Amino acid sequence: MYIGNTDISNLILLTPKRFGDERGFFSESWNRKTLAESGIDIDFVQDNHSLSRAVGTVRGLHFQSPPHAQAKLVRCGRGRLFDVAVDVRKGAPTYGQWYGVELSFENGKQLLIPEGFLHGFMTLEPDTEIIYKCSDYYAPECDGSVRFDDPDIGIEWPLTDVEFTVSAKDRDAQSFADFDSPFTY
Ligand SMILES: Cc1cn([C@H]2C[C@H](O)[C@@H](COP(=O)(O)OP(=O)(O)O[C@H]3O[C@H](C)C(=O)[C@H](O)[C@H]3O)O2)c(=O)[nH]c1=O
Repeated sequence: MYIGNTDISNLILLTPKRFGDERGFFSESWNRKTLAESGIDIDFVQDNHSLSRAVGTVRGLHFQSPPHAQAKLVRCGRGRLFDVAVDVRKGAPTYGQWYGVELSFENGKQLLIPEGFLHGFMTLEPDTEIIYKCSDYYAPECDGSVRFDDPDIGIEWPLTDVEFTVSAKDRDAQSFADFDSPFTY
C-alpha cells in the first residue's frame, strides 16, 4: 500500500498493491490493520456505490454535519473520475482550499477524506462507478451541499466542453459565501 500526503493536512492519497498474473490482478482494496499500522484507524460503517451514466456527471459538493460527520475512503470501481475534497475545517490554514485527483479503475488510487471536508466528483468516462467507505451512517437530517462551481472555491474541473449532468439538489446548493461550516480544525 502506497500512502502519500497531499498539500492539505489529513487528506491522504492511497494506492493499494495489485498482484497481477495471467488472470488479471488481486488487491486488498481496504485493510484496517494495514492502515492502522500507518496511523490511520477509522471505523468505517457504511459502503456506498453509485453509477453515473454520462460523462460530465457531477455529484457534490456534499457533507454531513456533526454528530453524523463522515470520513470517506473513495475509489473508482469502473471508468474514470475527478475526485475533489474541499477543506472546510474552521481554523485550518487550508480552509477553503480544494484538492483534486483522478481516480480510475486503471490507477486504483484512493482518496482518504477526513471529516470536515466537502466531497464531490466529476465523471470522465461513461458508466463510471464510485465506491466509498463512510465512517458514519447516512443521516439526511445532517446532509448539506455547496455549489460545485462556486467561484470562491474555484475548482478547476477537468471537462469544460460537455454539458454537466447535475441533480436538482446540487444545482440548488448554497454558495460558499452563505455556507457556515459546522467543522473545526
Ligand atoms: C448518500 C446516500 C443517499 N441515499 C439515498 C438518498 C437518495 O434517495 C438517493 C440518492 O442520493 P443522493 O442524490 O444524495 O446521491 P449522491 O448525489 O450520489 O450523493 C453522494 O454524493 C457525494 C459525492 C457524497 O460524497 C455523498 O456520499 C453523497 O451526498 O440515495 C442513501 O440511501 N444513503 C446514502 O448514504
